Amino acid sequence: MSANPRLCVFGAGAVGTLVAARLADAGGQVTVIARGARLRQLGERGLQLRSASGAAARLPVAARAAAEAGPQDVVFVALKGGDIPAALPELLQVVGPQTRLVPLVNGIPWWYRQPLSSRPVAAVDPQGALAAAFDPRRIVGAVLFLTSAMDAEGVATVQGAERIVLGPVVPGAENDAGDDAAQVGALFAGSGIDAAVVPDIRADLWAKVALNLATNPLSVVADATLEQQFRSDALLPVVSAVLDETVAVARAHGVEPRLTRERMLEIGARAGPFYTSMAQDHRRGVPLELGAICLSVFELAAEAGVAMPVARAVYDLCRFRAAAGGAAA
Ligand SMILES: NC(=O)C1=CN([C@@H]2O[C@H](COP(=O)(O)OP(=O)(O)OC[C@H]3O[C@@H](n4cnc5c(N)ncnc54)[C@H](OP(=O)(O)O)[C@@H]3O)[C@@H](O)[C@H]2O)C=CC1
Ligand SMILES: CC(C)(CO)C(=O)C(=O)O
Repeated sequence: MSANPRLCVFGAGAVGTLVAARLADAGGQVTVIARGARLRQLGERGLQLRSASGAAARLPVAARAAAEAGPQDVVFVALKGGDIPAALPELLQVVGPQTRLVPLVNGIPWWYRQPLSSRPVAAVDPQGALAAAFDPRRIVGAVLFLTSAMDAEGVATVQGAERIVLGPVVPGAENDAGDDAAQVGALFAGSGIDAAVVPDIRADLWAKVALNLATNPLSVVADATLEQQFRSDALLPVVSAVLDETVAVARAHGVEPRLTRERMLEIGARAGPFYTSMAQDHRRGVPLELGAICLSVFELAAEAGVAMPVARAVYDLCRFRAAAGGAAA
């Protein structure tokens, strides 16, 4: 990677705004890809990021449509999982043969089975187009441990610790330029986001998948914050059961999640009065990320013959709530 790589954050919602602002603040040359009203808003107001403790910082940013940006050195994909297949033609405008691709997406990612199997994860890549489009050796897997919310004015508010775990999708796939995951991790030095690089990203991934499956749909059903979910004696047994079911799926696929169940419960209890991204979407009345967060795990569970009765019941209640319509924020 060059000394001043072209960094691109594709998607300027809660996560994209946070990551782009942190990278730009640390001196990175960042282009943000947005569309429609959000693109206009970024042109007028720049990136606006507020930490729970402080005032909103405003950073000017190069905001473009994908067609205008051209191939980049690193592309961080900060879209909802369900929006990625439709965005593929635009993504291909910014991803060249040398681009490192870093999907910042919850749930089981499209690359999960690669390179051992070319079978796509149907819940997130129904036609297999994403698996076919991107060389897994150029993908840096990422797991996000942070909470961010965006308001209608385009201000993202981040709460608590900001941590990203990075690792190669194809372990040992180093190239001439060295280790992609380590190079991407180094971009975050001094940014305020703590980036860790691990050899086995799937272990971290399953820990986060379990946390999301246990809390995102339930946050919609119960209209509960993270701390309420982990502290309420009515909700905690549901959260714990879904964590256990997900850990069983991970183990059936040969992965021990990096966090123990106790640690996940500890992290959740400290999470504060934050509504999950799915609860935020429900309030905004926009589609929920059920494919990436729920259906992808059910797909892997069915394949391994693991039952997930509690997770499925919460998912059914959640889609009922979603069909009934979200409350206005
Ligand atoms: N928010 C959080 O705290 C956390 C979120 N995550 C995960 O991070 C991922 C991103 O979530 P989040 O940032 O919250 O989601 P948001 O909905 O806030 O942002 C997604 C953004 O993608 C944009 N977008 C969608 N399609 C395109 C396209 N084709 N071209 C340009 N922009 C596009 C949307 O713009 P438009 O309005 O135009 O549709 C929107 O601004 C998800 O997988 C989420 O689960 C992970 C950890 C924490
Ligand atoms: C639940 C949470 C905050 C976990 O970090 C998350 O990933 C989300 O809101 O989607």
